[in-house]
Amino acid sequence: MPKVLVSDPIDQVGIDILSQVATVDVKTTLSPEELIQVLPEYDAIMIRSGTKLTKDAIEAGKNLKIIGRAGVGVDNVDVPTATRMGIVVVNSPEGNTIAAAEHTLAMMMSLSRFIPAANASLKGGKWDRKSFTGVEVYKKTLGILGLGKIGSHVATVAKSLGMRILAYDPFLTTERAEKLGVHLVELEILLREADYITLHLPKTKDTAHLINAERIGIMKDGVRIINCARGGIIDEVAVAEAIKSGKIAGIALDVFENEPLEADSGLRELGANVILTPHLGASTEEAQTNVAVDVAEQIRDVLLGLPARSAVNIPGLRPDVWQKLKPYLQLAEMLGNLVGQLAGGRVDNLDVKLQGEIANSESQPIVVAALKGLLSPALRERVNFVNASIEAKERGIRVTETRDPSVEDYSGSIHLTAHGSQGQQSVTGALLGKSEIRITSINEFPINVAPTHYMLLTLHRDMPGIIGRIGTLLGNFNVNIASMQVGRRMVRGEAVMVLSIDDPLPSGLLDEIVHIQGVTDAFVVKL
Ligand SMILES: NC(=O)c1ccc[n+]([C@@H]2O[C@H](COP(=O)([O-])OP(=O)(O)OC[C@H]3O[C@@H](n4cnc5c(N)ncnc54)[C@H](O)[C@@H]3O)[C@@H](O)[C@H]2O)c1
Ligand SMILES: O=C(O)[C@H](O)COP(=O)(O)O
Repeated sequence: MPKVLVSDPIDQVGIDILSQVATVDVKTTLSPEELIQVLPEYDAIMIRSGTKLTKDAIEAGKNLKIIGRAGVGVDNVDVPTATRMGIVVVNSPEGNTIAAAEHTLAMMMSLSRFIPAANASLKGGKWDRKSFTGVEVYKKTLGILGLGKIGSHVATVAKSLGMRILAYDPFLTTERAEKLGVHLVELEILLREADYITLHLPKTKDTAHLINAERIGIMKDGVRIINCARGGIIDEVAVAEAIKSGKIAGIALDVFENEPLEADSGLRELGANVILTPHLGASTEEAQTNVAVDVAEQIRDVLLGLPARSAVNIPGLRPDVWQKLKPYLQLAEMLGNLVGQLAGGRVDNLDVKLQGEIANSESQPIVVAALKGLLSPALRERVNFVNASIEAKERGIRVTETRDPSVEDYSGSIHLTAHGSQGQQSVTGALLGKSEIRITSINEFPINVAPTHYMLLTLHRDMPGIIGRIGTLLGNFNVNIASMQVGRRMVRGEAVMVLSIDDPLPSGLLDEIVHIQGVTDAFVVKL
């Protein structure tokens, strides 16, 4: 049974799903050093935001096949390292959207009416009504930075509270914003006009300290800010200063630059207009069930050899695409493997041509499959759908893609040409029926061969006796021929012969075949 480590608190329903296919260890108090120590034992790890999967940790996880993030943000995972190592990273893009949006709205209301401070005051024995006069959100302007899933839900609810909504999101179309009844504006306009500003974007190098002293300077006096997205998008020192000066009337933070927030953080000292929650945005029963099921199912599927539905590092390989393209992916992988073995040495360029019905399909997964096949003789099981493109790029292999829907020999076919240190080789393959794979040309010589484990290919002169001599030689070495096909463009011209053989070729025999008169080249291929 594979082994899965669950290193953050995850809903039991997720553990139950994982237990269907794996031995599950729940260890939620591991130090970073302990994590590195135990990771080599595991095939998968399931985390929330508490576990930091650094480069060192992921590199220690030599057997990891999948990292499951039961939530949205994968900024606690070194995704490039996982990708390089061929580890799938999955998340739950929508499981906690509503929870995070509702926490944001609760923060906005709490900021407006001082609910946490009023509650603490009352429980502390006082009856103080004077200190907690709030403001209304009705008819105020809410500025949303990042109008994605959470930002959009916040916008919808805030509109029903009678708020005017501005949004800044450079990756969003005006049509989408209009549909939500939101004005899409430039950042500066939003900062200038908003009474409330809420953040719903990922933390990237472009968004780090997006809210800094300079931008706070542009904001309205008395602005209120909410961050339920990621720590570090706000410069905590700058906002603390602005709270003290009265420029900002209130701030509500669920996420922090360093988590857990340091015990001596200056933020903890600030007054009633500063609300802090310990990264609770996704902490609802519903959201935790959603993300646990979503991610545990994906871990289970990947451990069973099936695709993940929301992998963040396998673009284009959604399950629906995978199902549709599966036979073509197998074909592309086999052809990549074949052309790589024929090319022999280094490959600099791989031309991928999609023909017939496949010409109108999503090409990226097919290219990735071809690269996986091309690299598999060298990298074996180290190369997979996750890292094939990166491995190819690192080796300087350039890919060119072309499409030709007019080729109709078969319903759909894939033509690969490898250009490399030892010249150029090309192969074509197609599907017979819905899923039977055929090699339909080698170096433009037409054939129709079902690929087998061991194959011997010769390029030779089409002349009497040559096939017999090769057959006799194989017989002398006790190599059994399962099938044989010759492809030629003209009688007695150049030809290709493909022999499926039951046994590996004994060493030295290939040399003897190449020396048969009329044979120009010969290759042994293992698929
Ligand atoms: N506090 C929590 O517990 C909690 C829970 C869930 C999600 N989150 C965080 O909330 C954030 C939003 O999540 P989501 O599910 O809505 O993501 P999403 O991908 O649906 O939306 C993010 C939006 O940000 C926009 N964006 C990206 N870069 C931007 C930039 N430089 N300027 C402006 N907009 C930019 C994108 O175009 C996108 O529309 C993420 O950081 C996520 O990790 C936090
Ligand atoms: O990105 C997310 O999904 C949230 O930050 C939730 O984090 P959590 O799973 O640690 O609650």
